[in-house]
Amino acid sequence: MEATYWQDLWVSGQTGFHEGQVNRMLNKYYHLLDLKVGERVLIPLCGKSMDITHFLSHGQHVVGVELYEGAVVALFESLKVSPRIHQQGAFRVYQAPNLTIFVGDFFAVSAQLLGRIDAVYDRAALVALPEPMRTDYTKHLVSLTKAAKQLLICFEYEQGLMSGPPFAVSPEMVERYYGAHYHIELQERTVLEGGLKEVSHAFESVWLLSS
Ligand SMILES: C[S@@+](CC[C@H](N)C(=O)[O-])C[C@H]1O[C@@H](n2cnc3c(N)ncnc32)[C@H](O)[C@@H]1O
Repeated sequence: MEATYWQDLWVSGQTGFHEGQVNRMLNKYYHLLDLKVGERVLIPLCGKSMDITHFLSHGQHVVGVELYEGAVVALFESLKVSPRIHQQGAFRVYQAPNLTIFVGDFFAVSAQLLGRIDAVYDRAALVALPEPMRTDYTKHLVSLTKAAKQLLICFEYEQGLMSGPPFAVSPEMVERYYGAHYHIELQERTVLEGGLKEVSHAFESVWLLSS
């Protein structure tokens, strides 16, 4: 997906992916990440997700990366926090206590820029990308975070029935992307009531990736 694809969605308000509340799978499985106060959680492709508030309320430092600056502005507005903004290389950086959001391309982020990462939360990031971007994304994510433990939420459906995003990510794909770096455990695979967009039969799967 090109940057303009996402910009157009944001500008035209086609942001059905934005939940507006903390994701129920995050609420249910957050404890598996076993995070301590002050630990740093990377949320790649974070949009203006309210999931950020869940980590903040537990005392973690959230590091997000998002392409579309308007989403980041809206995020800080909804948090009722005024960010400090500065430029760091190709990125505009929005900062507040326990929150750092890099505005720019995830693929251009370096480990040095992000700093230490203790855990990754991926909701609607991997599934937002087509192949071969998914392979590049997972390689980059593993390298940036030294394979920090990860809570990963995916959709599964018959890919021929709909062009993504969101794209279908099967257990075989999760194994292919992450099997060499993580111990992979499926936590839950649930039928999505009402389906997913045009697809009537879809699943949501939750994975814990750990070392
Ligand atoms: C499907 S949305 C999910 C947003 C968020 N994770 C959530 O759960 O609401 C994908 C987001 O990734 C952003 N995005 C897409 N490609 C990106 C990239 N290469 N670098 C950073 N952000 C990107 C889009 O602008 C969009 O906000």
